[in-house]
Amino acid sequence: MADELKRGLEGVLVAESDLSYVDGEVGKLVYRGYDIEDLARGASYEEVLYLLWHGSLPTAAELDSFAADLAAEREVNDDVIETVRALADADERPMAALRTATSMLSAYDPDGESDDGESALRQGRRITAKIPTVLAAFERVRQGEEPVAPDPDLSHAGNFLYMLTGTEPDAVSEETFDMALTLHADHGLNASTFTAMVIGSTMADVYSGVTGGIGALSGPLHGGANQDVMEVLHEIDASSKDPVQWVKDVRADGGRIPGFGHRVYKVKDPRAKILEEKLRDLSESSGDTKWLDYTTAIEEYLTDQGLVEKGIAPNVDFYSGSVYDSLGIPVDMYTPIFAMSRVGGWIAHVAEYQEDNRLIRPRARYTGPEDAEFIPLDER
Ligand SMILES: CC(=O)SCCNC(=O)CCNC(=O)[C@H](O)C(C)(C)COP(=O)(O)OP(=O)(O)OC[C@H]1O[C@@H](n2cnc3c(N)ncnc32)[C@H](O)[C@@H]1OP(=O)(O)O
Ligand SMILES: O=C([O-])CC(=O)C(=O)O
Repeated sequence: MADELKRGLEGVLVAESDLSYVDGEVGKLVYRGYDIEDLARGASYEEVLYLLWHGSLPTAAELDSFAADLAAEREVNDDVIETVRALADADERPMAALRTATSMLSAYDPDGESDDGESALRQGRRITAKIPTVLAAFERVRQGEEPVAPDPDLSHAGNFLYMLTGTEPDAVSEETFDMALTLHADHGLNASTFTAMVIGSTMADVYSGVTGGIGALSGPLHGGANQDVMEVLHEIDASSKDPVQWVKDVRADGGRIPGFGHRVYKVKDPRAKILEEKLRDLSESSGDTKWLDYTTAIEEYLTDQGLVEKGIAPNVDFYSGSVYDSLGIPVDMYTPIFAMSRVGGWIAHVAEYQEDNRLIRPRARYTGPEDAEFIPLDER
């Protein structure tokens, strides 16, 4: 057995997958062969889900039927809404509330404990449809408002914004949000997808895998960074500090810049490029360029300092928050929105892996003591 230690499993191949490919050297991302830029600009999130779950882009008729089936699953049981209310009253963090509510959803799934591939995909579809309802209800209750029932006639993106605000979104907001969902849907074996796969490899149910994925995504080294970036931008704004000075201070303290660096990308993340462009359009049309100015200043400074050349470049989380801010979404909902999209990738990867399942079980090099003499409790 090879004894080479790969900390963080960096670069270790553990599976074959047709789902997505990340070329970290040139900054390229594809879902099933399609470039992320083409999908972000030309496909809806529902089309991307179909692509990931069924292997090809849908025809118009296939998409209509798929989107209608997904929309028909948006309602959640009243007991889950009551739990969401209790979590909001307890001031729970949104990602933790989502983790709890997602786990609870399984109690009301008509597929129960059946574990064949078809039922797993039906369960996955239900989870994907219901997560936006849970999140919007949580946010509304926190704001002292009643949850808004889903509208099956709206798109996945449009319906979420509608449930969040109680008003149908305009076309630009819906398109922008839909694009963000597409950009976040899948990304190889990132930490949350791998977590879901490890759980799936034990043949545990889809709810367990997705709940685990949410937990992994919440961390600041992964999806949680989008919230951190926005909090930094607000902090800079509130202190009237020059953004470059803020970066200098963090670096002087040996800290990390949220939204920079990536395990795979050694150049700017292609998703960050698309989101930056979107932010530029939105800022120019609203006339408010503050977040764009701050983020651009930080990126330019770190580029001048040679950090970007060293491979610590902007990742997807660097620009997404500013885009969500322009849609009026609260900062601590950014990572839950990431989960609302990435659930599509988690489900696809677990289903793909389980087709030729092998329990995932690496090992650690033991560095503890050997031959320790056991002393009974009453003699210690
Ligand atoms: C959707 C996503 O998950 S994208 C990632 C979101 N996370 C973030 O934005 C958090 C900030 N970034 C990071 O912490 C890291 O870049 C990670 C966790 C994403 C990837 O890290 P790893 O591949 O494990 O790289 P590692 O932590 O070994 O860092 C390598 C070097 O780059 C430096 N570095 C990495 N990221 C940053 C950063 N954001 N700011 C400053 N320095 C950084 C490290 O300090 C380290 O330097 P050293 O070799 O001198 O000690
Ligand atoms: O791939 C990764 O390690 C993190 C990431 O960008 C993602 O999950 O989208």
